[in-house]
Amino acid sequence: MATRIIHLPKYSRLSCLVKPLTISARTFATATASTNPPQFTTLSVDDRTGIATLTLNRPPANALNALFMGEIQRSITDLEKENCRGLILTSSSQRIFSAGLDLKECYKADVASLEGLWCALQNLWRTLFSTPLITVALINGHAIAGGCMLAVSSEYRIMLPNFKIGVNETMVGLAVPSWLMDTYINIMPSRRIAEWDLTSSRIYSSESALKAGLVDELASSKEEALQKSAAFIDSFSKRTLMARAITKQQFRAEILRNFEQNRQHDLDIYLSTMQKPSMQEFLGEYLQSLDAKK
Ligand SMILES: CCCCCCCCCCC/C=C/C(=O)SCCNC(=O)CCNC(=O)[C@H](O)C(C)(C)COP(=O)(O)OP(=O)(O)OC[C@H]1O[C@@H](n2cnc3c(N)ncnc32)[C@H](O)[C@@H]1OP(=O)(O)O
Repeated sequence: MATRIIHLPKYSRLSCLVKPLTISARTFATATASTNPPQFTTLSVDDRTGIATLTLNRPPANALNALFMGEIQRSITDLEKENCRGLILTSSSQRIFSAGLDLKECYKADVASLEGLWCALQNLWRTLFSTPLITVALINGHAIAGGCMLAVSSEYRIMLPNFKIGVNETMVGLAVPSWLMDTYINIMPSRRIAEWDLTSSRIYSSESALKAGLVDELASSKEEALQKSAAFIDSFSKRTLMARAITKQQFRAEILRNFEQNRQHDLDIYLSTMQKPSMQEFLGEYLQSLDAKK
């Protein structure tokens, strides 16, 4: 898929004006540092409005592997440099926004691949969560685990009806990483409900997610959701963009600092968990259960 970036001289470059957060000295490995053309995403920018739409397109489930996550991350950093104002993140599938980490790539994988996958997930989260762009997740399908992470890292969530959204990690005997926990708490109206959801692997329907405050609006079609997404981005005037971006950054700074301090520990936990024979056995059964639905 070709990437189309249109230059938008009307808007000031937020990335130049917002002071970058300190990044830890250590460079973390990523299998995503590539300059290959995008394979799993399409990016379009409306030069009239300054709004970019990044469409996830890795059938069948938009499962997140290292290459895919690297593409999403690079698109966001490119948009920051291209004088873009807002970003809508959506899926080309009519059924699945994202099923989270690519579990097929976690199964019987070597350590280097597991490390590449996890670092790509960390890097993507960090970029999306900290971007000065105005971010909207247009959730036009199921959003599970890492898929829900993409949604809650964005600033605003608009979901189509009759889908599922949530973080199901504890269901499989795994702790939710603290950065994902903090991200979830950041958007939920109540910390108590957030704790309840994440400890019980609660998966919401679109309708119950709206009631709980996990999503902000429902839309009956993708077209309506695109209009609502644009309206959210337009609700911030051009004049206030810089102040808005700095304020967003201040709100998120502590979560980002905690993440940087725990980044290696977080990776170590993931690697040791995924290499346990019991985890791999479970993963094999889980993947079979997905296949058995057919
Ligand atoms: C369970 C191990 C956890 C890993 C360790 C993580 C540690 C904590 C980390 C926190 C950060 C994030 C972690 C993650 O994201 S883990 C991923 C968890 N995701 C899931 O459990 C979702 C599983 N999928 C589903 O529930 C359903 O597929 C879904 C509701 C999304 C859609 O249902 P539907 O009926 O519409 O579609 P199918 O089930 O038939 O799926 C279509 C095809 O997609 C493949 N698929 C689905 N999910 C994944 C996946 N996560 N990775 C790879 N492939 C996936 C499925 O097998 C079908 O493929 P085929 O058509 O080829 O058979």
